[in-house]
Amino acid sequence: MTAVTATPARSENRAWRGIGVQIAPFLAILAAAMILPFVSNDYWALIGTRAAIYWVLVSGLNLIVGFAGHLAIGYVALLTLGAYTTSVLVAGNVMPPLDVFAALAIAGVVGAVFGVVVGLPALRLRTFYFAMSTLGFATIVAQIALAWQSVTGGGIGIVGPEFPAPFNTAWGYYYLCITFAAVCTWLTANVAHSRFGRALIAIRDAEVAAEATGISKPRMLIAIFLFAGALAAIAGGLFASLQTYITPDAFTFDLSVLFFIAILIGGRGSILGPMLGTIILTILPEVAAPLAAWSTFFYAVLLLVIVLVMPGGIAALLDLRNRRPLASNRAIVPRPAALAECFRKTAGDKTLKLRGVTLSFGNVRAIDNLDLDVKPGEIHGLIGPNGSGKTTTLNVISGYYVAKGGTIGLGDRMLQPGVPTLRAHHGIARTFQTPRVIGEASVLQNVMIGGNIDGRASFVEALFALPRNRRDEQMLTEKARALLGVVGLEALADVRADRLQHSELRFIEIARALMLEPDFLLLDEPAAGLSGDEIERLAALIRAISRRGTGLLLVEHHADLIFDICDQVTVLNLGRILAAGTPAEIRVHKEVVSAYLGG
Ligand SMILES: Nc1ncnc2c1ncn2[C@@H]1O[C@H](COP(=O)(O)OP(=O)(O)OP(=O)(O)O)[C@@H](O)[C@H]1O
Repeated sequence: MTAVTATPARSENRAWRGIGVQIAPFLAILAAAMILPFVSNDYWALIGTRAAIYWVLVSGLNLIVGFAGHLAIGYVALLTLGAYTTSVLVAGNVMPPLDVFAALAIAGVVGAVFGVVVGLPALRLRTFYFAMSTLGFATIVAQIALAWQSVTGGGIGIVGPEFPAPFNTAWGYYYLCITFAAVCTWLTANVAHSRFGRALIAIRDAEVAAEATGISKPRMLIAIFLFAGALAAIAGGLFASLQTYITPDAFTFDLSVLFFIAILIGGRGSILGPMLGTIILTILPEVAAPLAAWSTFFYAVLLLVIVLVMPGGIAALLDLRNRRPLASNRAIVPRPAALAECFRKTAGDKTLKLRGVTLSFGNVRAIDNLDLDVKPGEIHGLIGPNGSGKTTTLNVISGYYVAKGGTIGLGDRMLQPGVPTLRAHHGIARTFQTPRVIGEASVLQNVMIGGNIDGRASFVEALFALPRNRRDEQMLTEKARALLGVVGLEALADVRADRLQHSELRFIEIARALMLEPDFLLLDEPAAGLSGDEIERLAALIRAISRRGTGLLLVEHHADLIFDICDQVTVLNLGRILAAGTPAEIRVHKEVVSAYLGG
């Protein structure tokens, strides 16, 4: 790598420093938890145990709510399910009594299955309706626990499972639950810092861009529903033991709200924040006794305060790094020469072919019988007046819209219409007319998302931070940093993307698309909002990308840029081709001049 890329030793040092800063608060909380027994009484063992158990559930739920952005509000259902499954199996109400740890493991499996059942509606339902469906499930579980008397004891309840020595004392059990909580923290942090965690926040904040990079929402969500369901049910088993006796009344709606609000006050996309949120919400009603009776009111007020005063939650308060002011006179200075060193794959030799592509929206013919070829290494300009069908053409190529007629192919191979997540696998990347970046993620993370499909580790390997996952992370980090150097943004790598200027977001999108080492790159008005100097630098960058063999389809209103760098230009008007040819031909084309370029 050239100067734009950090040397391996430097980037390793930086990585270790970053890990140290991230781990320190968790170690401090763990140390405080370990010494609690030496400085307090059994009453605090109970509160500490409860906080640890709640966190076991919230840590998994956090991936659904805080990372993927799905409002799973009725998660008390899975706590109930886990509590009853463990208690019933240990009591031997349906089969010979089981060892409590075996029962807990079975509860985890049952929770994982039902986690997916509860979560499946999220694949189709929008946020509000999904929240309602999880609440519905909570009601169903509570009703079954009440009605199935022979197994659950109905309204009378059932004895919670008892753990063997040394976990049968208040502090023994406390340490057991702290261990569960610590392991859950480690597992969820591993997911959060892997390509899976980044994919989740990409789905949450920039779903269309996530699909364009090949991220499959159903697969991601099913993985976290399984995981979060298992953790919630295990938390249920631990909770039942802490309660010593459970009835359906023990699983109130307030508990669901507590879990949910702990994540909201903690902050989206954070682990430390929701953990502190869980601890605060567990402890506060205990230390301020009157609050216990007012818990619903208290939660509602807290929710209002968060929404109005600190929408980023505790995590945003603790994010000191992003409080530092950024230099206001920043210049984007790409280094296209370094591009060749970032690319490992050789460019494909197939032509992207559109034949007779037609698409209407109601009575509007957005594109009409469009033929277009983009050859490898070619810069193909697509221009035309507003509403002439340029963006629609990009959307059809990238699979967001299904053409009513015609075909799109790579060489002789037809591309399946309407499946945007497959385009990245075919080597087609894109940027958007309005940049689609994840504001709450760092610039580096935004770029890394572009290489998601190159990761080799499975979800389980990411969960346990196994070597293949570590290799993925190293590869993606190094490549993203190198590409940030290419587009001239390496100094902003660790800054939150929502702090950047519009022009910088355009270059982030290009770096993200380049992570794929695409055969074809679709650029939707990349020069919009850029200064004259920036447009010149963009032109040099686009030329460098094409020299590597990537074919570019460039939608742009800056005629000078188009005529300066394109090999071929197609002009659309009302969805039809008005003219096609070299820039020199198009510049003097009479109809183009009168319909678009003007006198
Ligand atoms: N999702 C949609 N639903 C309904 N109509 C649409 C949709 N997308 C595009 N259109 C219509 O299709 C036509 C082509 O739109 P398109 O966005 O492709 O134009 P464009 O050439 O990219 O314009 P601009 O230069 O303003 O971005 C317009 O009449 C537009 O209103």
